[in-house]
Amino acid sequence: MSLSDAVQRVGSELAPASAGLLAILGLLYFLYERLLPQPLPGIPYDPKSTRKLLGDGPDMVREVGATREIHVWLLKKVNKLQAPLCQIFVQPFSRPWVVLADSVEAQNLLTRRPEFDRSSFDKTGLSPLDGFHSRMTMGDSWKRTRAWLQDLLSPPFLNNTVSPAMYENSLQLVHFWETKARLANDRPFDVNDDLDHVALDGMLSFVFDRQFEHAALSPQMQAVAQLDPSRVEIGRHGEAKFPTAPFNKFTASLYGTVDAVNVVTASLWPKFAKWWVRQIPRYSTSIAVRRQVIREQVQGAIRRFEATGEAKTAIEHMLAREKKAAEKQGRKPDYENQVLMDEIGGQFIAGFHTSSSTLSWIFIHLTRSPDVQAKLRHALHTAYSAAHAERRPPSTAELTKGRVPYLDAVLDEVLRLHATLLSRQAITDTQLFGYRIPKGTTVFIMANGPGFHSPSLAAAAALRDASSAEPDSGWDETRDMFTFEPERWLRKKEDASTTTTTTEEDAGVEFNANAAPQAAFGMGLRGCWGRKLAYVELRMIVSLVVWHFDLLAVPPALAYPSATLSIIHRADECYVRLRRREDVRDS
Ligand code: HEM
Repeated sequence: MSLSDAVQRVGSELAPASAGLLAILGLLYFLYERLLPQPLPGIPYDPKSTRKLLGDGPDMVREVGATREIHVWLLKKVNKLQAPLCQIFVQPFSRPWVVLADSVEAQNLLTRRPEFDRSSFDKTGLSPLDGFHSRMTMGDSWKRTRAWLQDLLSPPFLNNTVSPAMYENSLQLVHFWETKARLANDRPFDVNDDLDHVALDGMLSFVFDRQFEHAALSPQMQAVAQLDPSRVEIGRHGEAKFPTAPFNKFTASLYGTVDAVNVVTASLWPKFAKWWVRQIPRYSTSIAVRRQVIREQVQGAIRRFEATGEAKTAIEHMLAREKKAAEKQGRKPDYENQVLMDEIGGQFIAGFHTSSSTLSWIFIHLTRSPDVQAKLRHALHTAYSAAHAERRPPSTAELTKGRVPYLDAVLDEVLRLHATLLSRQAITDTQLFGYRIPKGTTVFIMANGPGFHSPSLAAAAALRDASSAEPDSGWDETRDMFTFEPERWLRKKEDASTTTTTTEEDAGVEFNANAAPQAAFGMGLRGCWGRKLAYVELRMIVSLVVWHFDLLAVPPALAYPSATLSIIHRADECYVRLRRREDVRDS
């Protein structure tokens, strides 16, 4: 056989094989291209992210693993692109997430765009809360649940039930901290856990029957009450460390549920994590115990409510609303339905950790800013002058009635600085900033990004939806937006006297809730349902703590704790160094 014949023969034998190989390679390439992140047309993105099969996921995991603050990573992306709307590719083989980094458009989206509702990201993250209404898209079930809650934000319930319960609870915290301050002997100590416990007890005190024995703070008080000062451990920065008591079963179940929510929320594969946490005994037991204790409480409330027809606790008010709804619809009331019970569990989780984390930041800022603390105390003494003159703490009635502009300014400034990310999902094809947003797209809203904590991006003004109302607040973006400055929330009253005085409230200022963009509670119909309740609690605890104690400086290593930002912004520690004030008698 000649050489050319041999080549021809080998060629004809190899041709089908190489064609097959090429076809396989072609298919693999096609698959690879299909699996690469697919950007939404027109919305800015980092092209490098779309050339990696796992998109931005590994980068994000690496960086957020180190900082634990996802917004820091998001901000880098936004700033690199200088785009008030951009897209990132975090969840492998899924649609991109859209990131909105503009306070004006954020407000517009949250308050005036019914095409956006609760996101699957939130719904899956909150899956350990089962039938909690925050997991629902707006519709009949959402409305039915909201109807059960109707009385709980009414002034009579807030003033006559929530406030006295919160007051008692706050004084209990003051007593606990008196003991700790005495034992710590001028050393700082961490109060993060105390704030969790007190916030949880605050909710327990008006949701459950007053006889409920699973309070969170009292076992901790007992653990410290009999402590010999010589047995207080001292940490490496001179901080006092106190022993803690084991949690009772309901407290443990709620804390376990919060952990389960955090696990699902932080996962790159949330649907898998949602299933997985139910397989882990620690989480599944927490969820089961929470449900069982709530069922028992609801059954007790039904017995009381049916016997007296009276609604006192939050659960009884929910039952009363269910009764009314049933009468209207000509059916029997369905008191023991699981959605009602899940709602109660959801309210606990939505309410206590958010409030306690906010309280931690408030005390951290007041410790770092003695001037603000002094001004706040002076404002409180002025507002409750009779109590101050009589060297007693202000009463529930005094605290409930009076508003102290500087206190509100401190609260909103802390809330502004520690707002978290919000998310919404397009429930129909729509647009944002003129870009097409297909149905199902998740939009993350940076309530801690440009326009909130730093000046708006230059490109935003041109893009803002024509329907976005420019904030008419005099919000000055040339002012440092990242500093703690409660004064930015105050404005002179129209009829204020022009005399020179020492504090804002003396000068006739008022709190201006629209002074600055602040979305710590979200906004619009899906904004925080419990906002009013939260303010009652924050005002009560902060007023009574600042009234009773000077929060003295702590070493720099303790004054600036690390934090996590996921569903909320949470400081790892909150160190206070407390000195009991002498201008208030023992209560
Ligand atoms: C300082 C304390 C609190 C903060 C910072 C806070 C923050 C938030 C945020 C950011 C949202 C999501 C809003 C959105 O997506 O637009 C939310 C929703 C919610 N919060 Fe709060 N919250 C606090 C206290 C409370 C309390 C005390 C309760 C109840 C007792 C509560 C009940 C709820 C409920 C039910 C929702 C879901 C509303 C819905 O999906 O329709 N929150 N909260």
